[in-house]
Amino acid sequence: MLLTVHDLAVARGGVPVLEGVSFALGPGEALILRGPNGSGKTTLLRTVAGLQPPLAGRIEAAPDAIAYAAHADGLKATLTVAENLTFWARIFGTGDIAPALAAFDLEDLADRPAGALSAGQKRRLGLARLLVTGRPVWALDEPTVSLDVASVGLFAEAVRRHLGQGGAALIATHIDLGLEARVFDVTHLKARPRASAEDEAFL
Ligand SMILES: Nc1ncnc2c1ncn2[C@@H]1O[C@H](COP(=O)(O)OP(=O)(O)OP(=O)(O)O)[C@@H](O)[C@H]1O
Repeated sequence: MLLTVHDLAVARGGVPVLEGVSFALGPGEALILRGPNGSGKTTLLRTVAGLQPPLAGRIEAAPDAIAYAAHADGLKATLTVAENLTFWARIFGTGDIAPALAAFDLEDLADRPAGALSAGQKRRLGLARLLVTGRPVWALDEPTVSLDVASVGLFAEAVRRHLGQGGAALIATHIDLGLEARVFDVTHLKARPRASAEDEAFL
């Protein structure tokens, strides 16, 4: 398995959001996270990506296995598209940025500063970054926001190729990406309100 999550409980702002979350992702597998707004998908992804500690449970993955792409694109506005990708390729110790430019149709924009891209173009660059991480598990939060239909197609194709190369993907999305993927609905895993220490004193 590339990623195994055992009986995870996660919180946001100190408030428990989800509990009893368990799933496993092997090479070539994708899992689509579903649930209404505020149900905890972002919180779960952030926890799995190691950006915040779990309240309980275990996350098993090889060190540096997970590449996380969040709502914020996290691009360097003054660097060009190519320079942004080169920067990240160096950070992650990978080489060629050409496949990432091609996968997201960014070749014609390679010399444009990231700050001068449209929202959808920025998002394409943010997603292209995944390809230069060289990491096997992609954890993606609403990756298709701002993308037009053609770009959603490019993204789905990039995920398919990643899975075909033995990678895995955990994707929170409200749209159908046309991927062969299992769906994991977090709705029924909503954390029960906890008794506070004060309440417990009366129990
Ligand atoms: N920075 C924050 N501080 C405190 N609580 C937060 C914060 N961000 C989100 N929350 C709360 O945490 C809960 C889970 O939010 P989360 O963003 O994980 O949901 P989501 O399923 O990703 O929602 P969406 O589909 O709208 O993106 C919600 O009740 C939300 O209001």
